[in-house]
Amino acid sequence: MAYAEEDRNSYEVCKEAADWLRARAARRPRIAIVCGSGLGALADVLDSRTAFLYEDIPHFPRSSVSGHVGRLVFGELNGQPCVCMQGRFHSYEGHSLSTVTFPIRVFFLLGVEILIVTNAAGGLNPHFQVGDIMFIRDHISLFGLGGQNPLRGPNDERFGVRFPCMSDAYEQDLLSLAMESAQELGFLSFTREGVYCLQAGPSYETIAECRLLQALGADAVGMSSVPEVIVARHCGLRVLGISLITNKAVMSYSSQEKANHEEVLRVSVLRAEALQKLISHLLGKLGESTNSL
Ligand SMILES: O=P(O)(O)O[C@H]1O[C@H](CO)[C@@H](O)[C@H]1O
Ligand code: HPA
Repeated sequence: MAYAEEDRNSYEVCKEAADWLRARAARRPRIAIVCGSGLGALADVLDSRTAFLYEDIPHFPRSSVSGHVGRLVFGELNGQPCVCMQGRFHSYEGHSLSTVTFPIRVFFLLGVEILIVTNAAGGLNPHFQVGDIMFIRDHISLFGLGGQNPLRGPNDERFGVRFPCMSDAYEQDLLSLAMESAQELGFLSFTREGVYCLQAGPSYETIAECRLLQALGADAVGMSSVPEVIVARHCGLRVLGISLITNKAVMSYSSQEKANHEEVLRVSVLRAEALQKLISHLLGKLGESTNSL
């Protein structure tokens, strides 16, 4: 099927990809997990795995960033049927926002109910440490405020309404369950909650920009996740967002610190196991609470 790039996430194109996957995946996933930079190993611990390279799935984009493998992995985590994106798409790679968010609509058409987005992010909150896990309470989209929203263009009611609400983007019940999981695992000393700010990248922030974002109320900054969350909420998915603080944003001209992707990947990999345990524990809880949530 030929289509203009901005039409990649049309209902028909998404359905072709979803139908292709449904014909090949053993079970319908209830939960989709987007693995952030360096966090893709989560997909390798799923039970009863079936993996598909993005390049083999109809209409799927390719990922080009180091730390993002480029596979969709179906399987079970703690008894819950899941699908993991081992590698996400970013607008700085040159993708349109409809391409960046295409997999989310495919997940919706596959019957996914819950989206867990993970990412690596720079810490703006002075109380945050490298290695902290931050549950996303809310976001600031510098894209959205500047006129770039993944829902821009004609609205297809089969996905959702023209003007979706975002004040409840990150579900309180999921956040509470995630916090409970962190407590039960003894992770509270490095678990936080906060506001994630999206900037376009690929350059990291200047010192003045970090100061500005902090003054705006952001606790962490990154280059992803928000478009995925907006599209997920548009089609009614419940969302949990998790940032791993891989570096502290540089706030002072006397600092010798320099943000770099190697450091981001190094810290992600160090915390990947804790994050896997946390998500697995949470999924167990979601299984127990299927009827109440
Ligand atoms: O958000 P994820 O994909 O985890 O990756 C983060 O890490 C990369 C920069 O080091 C950027 O892509 C930023 O968004
Ligand atoms: N800024 C933006 N994106 C990031 C950072 C950062 O400091 N760290 C990881 N992803």
